[in-house]
Amino acid sequence: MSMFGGGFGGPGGAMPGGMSGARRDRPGGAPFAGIPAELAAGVARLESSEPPLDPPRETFHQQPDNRRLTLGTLLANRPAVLVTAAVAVLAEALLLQAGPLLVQIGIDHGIVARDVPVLVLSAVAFLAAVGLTAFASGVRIRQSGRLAAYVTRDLRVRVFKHLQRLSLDFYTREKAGVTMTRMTSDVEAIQQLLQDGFAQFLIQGLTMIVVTVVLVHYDAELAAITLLLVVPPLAALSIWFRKAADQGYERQRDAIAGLFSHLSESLYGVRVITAHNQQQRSVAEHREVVGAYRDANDHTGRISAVYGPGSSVIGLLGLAALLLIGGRMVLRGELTIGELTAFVLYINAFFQPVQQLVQLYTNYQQARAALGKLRGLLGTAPSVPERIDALALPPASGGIELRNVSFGYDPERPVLRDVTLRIAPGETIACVGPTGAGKSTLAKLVARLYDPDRGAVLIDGHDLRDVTLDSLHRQVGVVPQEPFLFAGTLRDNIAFARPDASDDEVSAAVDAVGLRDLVDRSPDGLDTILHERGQSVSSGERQLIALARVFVAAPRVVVLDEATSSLDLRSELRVEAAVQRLLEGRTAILVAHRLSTARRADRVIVVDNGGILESGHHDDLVARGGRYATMYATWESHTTTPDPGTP
Ligand SMILES: Nc1ncnc2c1ncn2[C@@H]1O[C@H](COP(=O)(O)OP(=O)(O)OP(=O)(O)O)[C@@H](O)[C@H]1O
Repeated sequence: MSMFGGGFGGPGGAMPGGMSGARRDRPGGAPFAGIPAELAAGVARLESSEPPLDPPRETFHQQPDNRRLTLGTLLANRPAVLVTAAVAVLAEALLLQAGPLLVQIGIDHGIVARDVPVLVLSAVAFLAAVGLTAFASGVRIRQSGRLAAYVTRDLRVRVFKHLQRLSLDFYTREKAGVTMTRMTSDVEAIQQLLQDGFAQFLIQGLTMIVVTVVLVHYDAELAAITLLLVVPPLAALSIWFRKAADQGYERQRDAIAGLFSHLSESLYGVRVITAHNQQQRSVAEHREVVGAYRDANDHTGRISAVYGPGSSVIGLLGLAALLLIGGRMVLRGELTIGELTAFVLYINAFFQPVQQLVQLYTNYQQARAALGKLRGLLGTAPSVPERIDALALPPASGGIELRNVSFGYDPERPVLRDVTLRIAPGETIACVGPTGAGKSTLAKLVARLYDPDRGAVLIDGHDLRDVTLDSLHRQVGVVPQEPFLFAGTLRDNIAFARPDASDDEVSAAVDAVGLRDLVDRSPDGLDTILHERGQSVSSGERQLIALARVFVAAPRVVVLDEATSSLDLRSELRVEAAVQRLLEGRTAILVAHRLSTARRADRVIVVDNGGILESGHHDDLVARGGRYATMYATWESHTTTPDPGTP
C-alpha cells in the first residue's frame, strides 16, 4: 500500500526493506542509486574498507505495538548503556563535590595551621579529582550520546512501522508535512534531551542533594536559614514556569508541524504554483505559518527570559544572606574561615545547577510535548486492521463476491449502497459510469484498501477481513491510476513487489508489457536510474512500468484503475496491449475511463447512484439500449468526430 495520494502503490504494498533488497549485488540499494559514476569507485573502496554490516533484522507485522510510549519505556529498552551512563553520572556528580571540601582542608589545616605537606596534599588531591571528573564526564557524554542514538533509532523505526500499518484514510486526513514533523523535529527534541539533557539533569539534581547533605553536616542552622530563604521562592517560580512553558511548547510543536506541511505541499506543487503564477500567494502563506512558529518561539522565549534571571537573582540573594550570616558566625568563632569558604562554594554549586536546569527544563518540556504528539500518532489505529487470528489466504482461484456492500468515506454520505456483485475466476469486469460515481471506490474495496461499512467482500468465499493482509496483497495486485515510481533503477521499480525476482523474470515482464524499447534506449539498460517519482520517464512509460510490476508479482486478481491522462495513439495501443497480456488468465476489475477498454471486457457494469445500474457484455448492453448504450453512443460520436483543427 503506498503512502500518499490514492494509496495504489502496487501489489504487495510496501515491502519490508523496501527497495534495498532489490539489488542483491548492491547492498545499499536505492540510497546509493544516485551516486555519479565518477564517485562510484571511491564509494566501493570505502565500503570494502568498512567492517561488514549485518543486514537490518527488523521484522514487520500488521498488529500494532501497544506498548505505552514513555521516556521510561524507551530507556528501559537499552539497559546496558543506561546503567553505564548512570554510573558515570553518579561518579561525576560525587567527584564534583570534592573540590570545596579539599579547599576547606587546604585553608583550615594547611594555610591557617601553617602545615605545608597538608596544603600540597590538598592541591594534589584537587588535581586528581579534576582529572577523574574529566574522565567520568567523558564516559558520561559518550554513553549518553550512544543512549540517545539507540533510543531514537528504536523510536524512529517503531513510528515508521506504525506508519506502514496505517490505512489510506489516515493519509487522506493527515498532512504529509505533519507526519514528517513527527519523524524529524519531534524525534530530535527527544534525542536532544537524552543526549545531554538527561545526564545533566541527573548531575544537577544529584549535586543539589549532595550539597544539601554536606551543608547540613557543616552547620545545620546556617544551611536551614540559607535554603529556607531561597527554596520556596524558587519553587513558586518553577511551578509558574512549568505551567506557562507546557502551553508554549505544545504551541511550538503545532506551529512547526504547520510549517513543514506548507513547505512540503509547496515543494510538491511547485510546478502548479509556477504555472498559475501564484508565487506571491505562496510566499504570503508561508510567511503566515513561519510567523505562527516565530510567535510560538517568542512566547517560550519570553517565559524563559523571566525564569532565567528570576532564578539567578534568588540564588544571588541567598549568597548575600549567607555572607552576612556566615560572616557573623566566623567573627563569633562559631565557624572557621575555611568552612565559610567551603559553604560559599557549595552554595554556589547548589545554585549553579538552577541556571542549567532552566535550559534542561526547556529541553524536557519540548521532548515531553513531542512525546505526546508521537504517542497520539502511535495511538492511531489502522482502520483496515488485521485480525489477530487472521489466516493466510490459500492460493486463490480468483472468484470475487461483493455481498450487500455499503460504504462511504464519510459514513453519513454513502458512496456505494447495498451493492452485490459476483465475479467468476478469470473474468474481466469493466466498471464504467460518470465521474465520482464510485468506480474506484469499488475497486479499492476489492483490494481491501478500505473495509465496507456494511456487507462483505469475499475472495474464493473468504471474507477479506479474515485473511492476513500480506497473503491478500500477494494475490490481489493493484495498478493505480497514477503509478508511483521510486528513485532507483528501472529494475528496482519493476521488481518492487518481489525484490527477489530473477533477471529472467524481470526481463520477461519487460517484454510482456512492451518496455524493451525503453530498456534498450536507456544508457544502463535495467540499471538506469529513474528520478524521484519517475519524472525522467514519460507518462505512458510510467504506466507500462506499473504494469510490469504487477507482471512480476503475478497476482491472481488484478485491480486496474485506468489512467485518465491521454496518451498518443501509439502509446495508448502499447498500454492496451500490455493490459491485455497482463489480464490473461487472471480475474480483473478495470475502472474503465475509456469505453474501448470496456468493449474488450467479459462483462461491463455501470456504476451510478451508489449501485450497479446495468451489467452484461458490451454487445448486449448496447443492444439493450439503456444507460450504457447512451454512454457508448456519445463516446463513439466523440472519438469518431474529426478534430476541429483537421482540414
Ligand atoms: N479519500 C476520499 N475521501 C473522501 N471522499 C472521497 C475519497 N475518495 C473519493 N471520494 C468521493 O467518493 C466519491 C466516489 O469517488 P470515486 O473515486 O470512487 O469515483 P470514480 O467513479 O472512480 O470517479 P472517476 O471516474 O473520476 O475516477 C466521489 O464523490 C469522491 O469525491
